[in-house]
This record gives sequence, structure tokens and C-alpha cells, in this order.
Amino acid sequence: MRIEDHIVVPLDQTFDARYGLEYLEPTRARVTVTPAVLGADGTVQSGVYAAMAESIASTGTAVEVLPNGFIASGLNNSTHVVGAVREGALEAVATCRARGETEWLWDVEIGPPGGPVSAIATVAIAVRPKRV
Ligand SMILES: CC(C)(COP(=O)(O)OP(=O)(O)OC[C@H]1O[C@@H](n2cnc3c(N)ncnc32)[C@H](O)[C@@H]1OP(=O)(O)O)[C@@H](O)C(=O)NCCC(=O)NCCSC(=O)Cc1ccccc1
Repeated sequence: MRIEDHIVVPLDQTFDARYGLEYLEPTRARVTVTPAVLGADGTVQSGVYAAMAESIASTGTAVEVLPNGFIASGLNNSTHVVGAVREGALEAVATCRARGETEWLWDVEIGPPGGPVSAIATVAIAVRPKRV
């Protein structure tokens, strides 16, 4: 299966597009910090970190398993926010720690490019045979 065949919603209409996720690679992406990603206290909303981690872990899995007839689906996401960000940009990088037959486990680090880590996530992505 080609990656394009798995796209149901046009990419510019997805949740990722709404908060401004830009892919640099399947496992690396950026978000520019605008008011749209801030909470009322002026810091990046924790869900933005969780969403970034979920998306790049899912995409990192999908690009490898979809061509082999499997689907990738977000199963668990544990995101710890360890530093507040108010402006600039965020970059997320995902590293696959385990490629199980039915579940891939990813570590994701997120923070200002070249700056300290502001969030650390562990994301589990289910891998299942594609149903016809
Ligand atoms: C697949 C699994 C994670 C685990 O399933 P199992 O433990 O094996 O469970 P079980 O066999 O008991 O089946 C139970 C149900 O599971 C589904 N299902 C199972 N196998 C398949 C299959 N082969 N194909 C298709 N569906 C399958 C099916 O509904 C089935 O019900 P049914 O039997 O039809 O009545 C399931 O819990 C699930 O789909 N959860 C929701 C995950 C979800 O929505 N995540 C968030 C969105 S992803 C995201 O955001 C990431 C992203 C971000 C940005 C960009 C791109 C991506």
C-alpha cells in the first residue's frame, strides 16, 4: 500500500494543520509558537506537546509498516511537560526504542530548537494487519 492511499482527510484540514505542525522528516517536526497554541497563562498548552509526540511517532511507524500491509494506530501517550515555553518555536524528535510485532514504542523529546527540553513523551503505536 502506498502512504498516499491511507490519507482520508486532506492534510491541510487535519488537527495537526490547526496547531501548525510542520514535518521536517517523518520523525521530526516543528510548531511555531503563536497564541493559538498557548493556554490562558501564556505558556504552550500541554496538549500541543502530546499532539506533536503522537503525530511523529505515528507517522514514523506508518511510513515503515504501511507499505508492508499493516496499519499504525495511536495506543498510548504519556507526555511530561518539564519546562514552560512562551514564544519562538518547538521542535520534536522521535526515536524508536522497540519494534514489537504488534506495538512500537517511541521516545519523543520536544523543546525550542537548540534549547532545553520542555517535554518528554513515551508513545506506543499499535501495529495491526490492514483489514480489507
Ligand atoms: C488498533 C487498536 C489500537 C488495538 O486494537 P486491538 O487491541 O487489537 O483491539 P481489538 O482486536 O479488540 O479491536 C478493537 C477495535 O480496534 C480497531 N482495530 C483493531 N484491529 C484493527 C485493524 N487491523 N485495522 C483497523 N482497526 C482495527 C477496531 O475499531 C476494533 O473494533 P472492531 O473489531 O472493528 O469492532 C485499537 O484499540 C484502536 O483502533 N484504537 C483506536 C486508536 C485511535 O483511534 N488512536 C487515535 C488515532 S491515531 C492518531 O491519532 C495518530 C496519528 C496522528 C497524526 C497523524 C497520523 C496518525
